[in-house]
Amino acid sequence: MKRKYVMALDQGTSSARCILYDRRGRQISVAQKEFRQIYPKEGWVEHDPMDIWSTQIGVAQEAMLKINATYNDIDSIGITNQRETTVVWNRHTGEPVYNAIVWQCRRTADFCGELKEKGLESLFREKTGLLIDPYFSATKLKWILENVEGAYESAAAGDLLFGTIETWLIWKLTDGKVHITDYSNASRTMMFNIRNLQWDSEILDILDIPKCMLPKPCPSSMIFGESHSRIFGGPIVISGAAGDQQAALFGQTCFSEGEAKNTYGTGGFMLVNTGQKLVESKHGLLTTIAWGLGEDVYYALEGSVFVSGATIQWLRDELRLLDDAAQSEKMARAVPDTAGAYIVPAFAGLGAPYWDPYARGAIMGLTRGVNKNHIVRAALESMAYQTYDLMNSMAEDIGDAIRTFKVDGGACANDFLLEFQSDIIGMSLCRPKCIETTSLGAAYLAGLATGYWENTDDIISNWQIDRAFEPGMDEERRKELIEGWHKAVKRTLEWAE
Ligand SMILES: Nc1ncnc2c1ncn2[C@@H]1O[C@H](COP(=O)(O)OP(=O)(O)O)[C@@H](O)[C@H]1O
Ligand SMILES: O=P(O)(O)OC[C@H](O)CO
Repeated sequence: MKRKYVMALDQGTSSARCILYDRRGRQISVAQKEFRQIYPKEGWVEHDPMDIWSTQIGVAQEAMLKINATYNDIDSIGITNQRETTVVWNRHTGEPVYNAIVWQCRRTADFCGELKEKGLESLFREKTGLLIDPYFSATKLKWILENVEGAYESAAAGDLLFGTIETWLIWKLTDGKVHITDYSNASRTMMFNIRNLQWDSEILDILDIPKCMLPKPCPSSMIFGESHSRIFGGPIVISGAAGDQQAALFGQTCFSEGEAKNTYGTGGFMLVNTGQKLVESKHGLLTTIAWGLGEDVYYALEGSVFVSGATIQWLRDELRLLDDAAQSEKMARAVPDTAGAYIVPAFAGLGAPYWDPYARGAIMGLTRGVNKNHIVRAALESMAYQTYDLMNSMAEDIGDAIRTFKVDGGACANDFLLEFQSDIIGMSLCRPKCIETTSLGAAYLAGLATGYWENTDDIISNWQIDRAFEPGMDEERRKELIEGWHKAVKRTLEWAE
């Protein structure tokens, strides 16, 4: 008889979540806890890897306790995680040698500039599918090796291990027995060759990174090992892992070529499935691995926007224009437009398609009539304009229309945002009933490896639409608004250089 639930561990940038799913993809128990963000200097972002571990395991135990589930009720564990974030720890003691350097951290911008000046961009692009940017793990890892006393020597002697967050969690869950990464996470490190699915020796040489510290790359859905009995009272199989954006694509059941999703969370991430073919972008998008399933590897094109819903958080916490994020919808609807104001939320530079680590945020087009409702509306609209830029680049790169466009993430609860989004891209989009697609994707990957779900067809029927949004804006207005956005973006580029 099948066990009752699959456990998804969703280790996000600001919180750890655990959700227990049943076979129909329903959430049976949920627990969540935020953890500390560390900002040691301007533009630097860190997490304590022990906080990551303890909050993650805490919410897993809590989710089980809430429904009195035991390890015997859980079929398997799937892990999904904030990607690129880099942890280095001692393989003997399990102690991290430094805080996790978070994907948002810009500390290696100058070093990335040097790599670009050496003309290495096309080599990295060809092998890893990525651009050279501080966003990815490789230069973060190099920074740790160079700046933590004795780290390079210990790593070269085989005493230190590197991992992105799923690697760290699997290593901790298995009590140090399993050191692996899944292809989707590996493809975000800027060290992984997405063509031959190996760590790339030439890149490791360029960066002087000892190969012995890297985890073994594996498909995203397979039995990796089992959790130590001490943690849940008995062992549970760990059989799924994927970066959170790829997991969301999977959870949205975008299994076929041309199917796309956009996630409106802290950041914004649009991915389109390109099937088993690797598509190179001419517009600043990333070629990335969507997942490895059985013998097959699926690829995606991705547009990553560093700040999306976080703009609303900023208006709430720093400018105090609103008390909670949901209020933004009412405020935006209280005015007919932004009165010409634009917000470009380049707080952490700009990601795709601009890739400028030195861009900085701005509010532009202000006149005396602009009030807080206009500013809040401009913030929501900026989330849609950024997605428009990604969608546009994507359509040109794949030389074809995007067939379906599904949305998810915390901010997609905002109907105003999705109405405006549909107007600006001039196409319809769908919001599913379950917008927790990230954790659902991780659960699916785990349950497919154990036979909890037979195959992807078994899963597709779980996806249910909540609402479709249709475009209604006239073409002239659309063009005018988009032109204004691009004019505003231009003014923010290379600001901090
Ligand atoms: N109704 C809403 N309207 C606009 N933004 C929202 C709304 N609800 C949440 N957000 C924003 O979405 C983000 C949270 O989304 P979530 O998917 O939980 O984030 P993450 O997984 O990246 O931590 C926050 O930045 C918040 O400001
Ligand atoms: O934790 P999230 O949802 O903000 O996602 C972070 C991304 O994986 C970074 O690439």
